[in-house]
Amino acid sequence: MNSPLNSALLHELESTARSAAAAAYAPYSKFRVGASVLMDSGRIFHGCNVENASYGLCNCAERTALFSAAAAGERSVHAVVVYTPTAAPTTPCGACRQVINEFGPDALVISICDGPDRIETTLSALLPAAFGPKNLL
Ligand SMILES: O=c1ccn([C@H]2C[C@H](O)[C@@H](CO)O2)c(=O)[nH]1
Ligand SMILES: [Zn+2]
Repeated sequence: MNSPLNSALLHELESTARSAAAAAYAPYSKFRVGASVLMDSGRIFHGCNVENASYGLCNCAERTALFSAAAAGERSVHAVVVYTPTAAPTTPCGACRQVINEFGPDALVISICDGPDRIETTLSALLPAAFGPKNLL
């Protein structure tokens, strides 16, 4: 399930990811990230990074968005968009890749930033030979 997105949907996902960064709780890194996820149901959820004084507990925007979707009962993600406040796009960290794999091993992953460049890839390209639910069955 990773057919391309139509451009209206892509724009909505991108603007949702950008605006989600406004709510970032990032007093330590000052790095305000936003994400959006399109579920197979068609619903869109958003998230921001949420940091903690115990630095290792910082939660990325991508995971916040996916956990929000999961908490609404959603279980299958079609696309993840992440916005970082950088000149060049960046891809999700290893922890987020593993969490995306749980709900969308075939998900599209799109990275946008403050510059003109973008990355459009797939979770399977970012996390080849992933360990996931299928390995436990
Ligand atoms: O893709 C990324 C990369 C980083 N962060 C967050 C984690 C931490 O709060 C801050 C600096 O790494 O940015 C995200 O939310 N998503
Ligand atoms: Zn992450």
